[in-house]
Amino acid sequence: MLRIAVPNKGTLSKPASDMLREAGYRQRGDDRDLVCVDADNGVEFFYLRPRDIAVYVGSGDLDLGITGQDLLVDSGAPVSELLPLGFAPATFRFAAPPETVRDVPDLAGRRIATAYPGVVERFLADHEIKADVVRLDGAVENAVRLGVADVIADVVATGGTLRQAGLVPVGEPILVSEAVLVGRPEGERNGAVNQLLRRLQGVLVARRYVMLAYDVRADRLEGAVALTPGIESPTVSPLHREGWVAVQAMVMRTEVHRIMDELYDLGARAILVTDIHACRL
Ligand SMILES: Nc1ncnc2c1ncn2[C@@H]1O[C@H](COP(=O)(O)OP(=O)(O)OP(=O)(O)O)[C@@H](O)[C@H]1O
Ligand SMILES: O=P(O)(O)OC[C@H]1O[C@H](OP(=O)(O)OP(=O)(O)O)[C@H](O)[C@@H]1O
Ligand SMILES: [Mg+2]
Repeated sequence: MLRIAVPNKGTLSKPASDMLREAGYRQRGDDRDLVCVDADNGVEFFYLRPRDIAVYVGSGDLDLGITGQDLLVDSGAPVSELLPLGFAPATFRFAAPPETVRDVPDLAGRRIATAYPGVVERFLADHEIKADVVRLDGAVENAVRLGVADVIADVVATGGTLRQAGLVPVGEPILVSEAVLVGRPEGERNGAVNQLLRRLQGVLVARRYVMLAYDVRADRLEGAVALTPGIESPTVSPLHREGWVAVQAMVMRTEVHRIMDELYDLGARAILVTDIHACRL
């Protein structure tokens, strides 16, 4: 059986389980369950702290896992990213009170509070900066106010927590992160692993694309197809009405309204959009 680690709590937990459910896997019914067996698909899910997931996968005790790229870097575990999953986007950055630490070289000699010492120490080593890393568990934005540190390094999503703590970012983001599927670098890509990858890729495509259908005069077809080239090629079928065709193509969800307006201007009619629930490309 394939053994997969899924975040048990926190930001990654619900979107990870939702995505697996959308991909057709059974997920736990109770937030306190720590294991869920999906016998039909030959998969066993283990619910673990996202921070620990790369460690279990790196040691070979579990085959695959879902975690954050920043947590992965922090762990230093020997695992590979197999697929970015498109949720839990965040940056990881330094922040300090305004006008105190202006840029990265100013970090030298400072006390930096963080729950991600691995990420911070690697950054400091790469930039040949000597500073003291103060390892905290969370709520690190408070560390400056309380006098424990001069600077923090933490996850920034909306930036709301930084603003409320009266801190401003220092320098560019240290890294950009999202949820990822991880596995061992030398891990076997057997049937079950490839099936999971195809299913998750199917969910990503189903979320990013919609199906667009419309009717257009045959003499306008080339212009319409240029707007909706699809992924492979659009489907074109004859209509009963002489001189008209029906077209079907996948388009990016974020582009669909612009494309519909342009198709309408081109003379297309009966332009319909439908969601894709699942797919294998
Ligand atoms: N607003 C956010 N807050 C925290 N983590 C976030 C946020 N947005 C995305 N993430 C990502 O989620 C992962 C952190 O998840 P984790 O469960 O460890 O922390 P958490 O959601 O803050 O939970 P906890 O309550 O344990 O602090 C990281 O990969 C991080 O980049
Ligand atoms: O940019 P924002 O949208 O404000 O989100 C980022 C904040 O959210 C997380 O904190 P969390 O609520 O998980 O508390 P914690 O520090 O105790 O982990 C993270 O550690 C930041 O503090
Ligand atoms: Mg947190």
